[in-house]
Amino acid sequence: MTSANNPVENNYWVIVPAAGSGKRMGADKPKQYLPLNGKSLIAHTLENVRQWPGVKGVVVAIAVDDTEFKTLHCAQDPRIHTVTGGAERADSVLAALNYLSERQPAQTPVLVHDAARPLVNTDDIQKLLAASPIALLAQPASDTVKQSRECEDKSIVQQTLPRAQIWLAQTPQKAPLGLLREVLQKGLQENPAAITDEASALELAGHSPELVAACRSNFKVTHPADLILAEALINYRASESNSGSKL
Ligand SMILES: Nc1ccn([C@@H]2O[C@H](COP(=O)(O)OP(=O)(O)OP(=O)(O)O)[C@@H](O)[C@H]2O)c(=O)n1
Ligand SMILES: C[C@](O)(CO)[C@H](O)COP(=O)(O)O
Repeated sequence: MTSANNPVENNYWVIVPAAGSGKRMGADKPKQYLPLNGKSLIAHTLENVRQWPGVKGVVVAIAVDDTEFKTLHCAQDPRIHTVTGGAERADSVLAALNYLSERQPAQTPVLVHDAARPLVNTDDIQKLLAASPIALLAQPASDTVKQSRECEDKSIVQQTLPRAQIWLAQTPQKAPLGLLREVLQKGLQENPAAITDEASALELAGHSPELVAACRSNFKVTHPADLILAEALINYRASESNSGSKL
């Protein structure tokens, strides 16, 4: 378990990529600004992040044409900094890492957390902080997993994969600042399509991130139905009788 003396728990920064356009959501504005129970999605996420134990500061990567972020209440928190993000998630994360590396030592632990994951719970953050220096939250697969191949105009099953070793990557993903910046830069030069999260860049460089099992409620708000699920969970947690819930 973590303790007040845990060096990671008391000395880490968070990077929040929030420069996406939310194509799969299909809304008339980027999904991070869609309302969820009276507040925007990103406001829920940042309010959650701000109460993680011992967080030193937060760098949010926002889109070049974003005019909304500065109007948020949480944007007034002096621990919250912004940078301009890039074309892909990895470019946005790298912009934040570049900003941070001019201000913090290379060994500073960094947790990268999607703006689109408002519901990560604090117990899972504690588990991640207590894990190996290179680690991520993830969810063990709970459905039967099929590998497909294309056949004429259809997808057909190639094989059923053994589910015991399948995990779905979530965020936060944790690594030391200097290392993460180096592997992300290198990965983006060598194989940008393969870099869909921080762990993939670390893996390409030969590291083996620890998988920390996390709650299903830490899903990424991606499609319209996810907004309804997120609202339901926010309401559930807000009700007094469920306030200690791990859901
Ligand atoms: N160029 C980008 C693309 C994505 N993100 C952020 O990365 C997180 C995870 O990405 P995803 O859920 O895929 O968001 P979008 O890219 O906005 O969604 P879509 O792929 O449907 O367009 C989100 O918080 C998103 O804002 C980012 O900072 N910069
Ligand atoms: C980082 C991530 O959230 C892990 O699941 C994910 O890879 C980013 O989202 P995308 O949908 O792949 O853009």
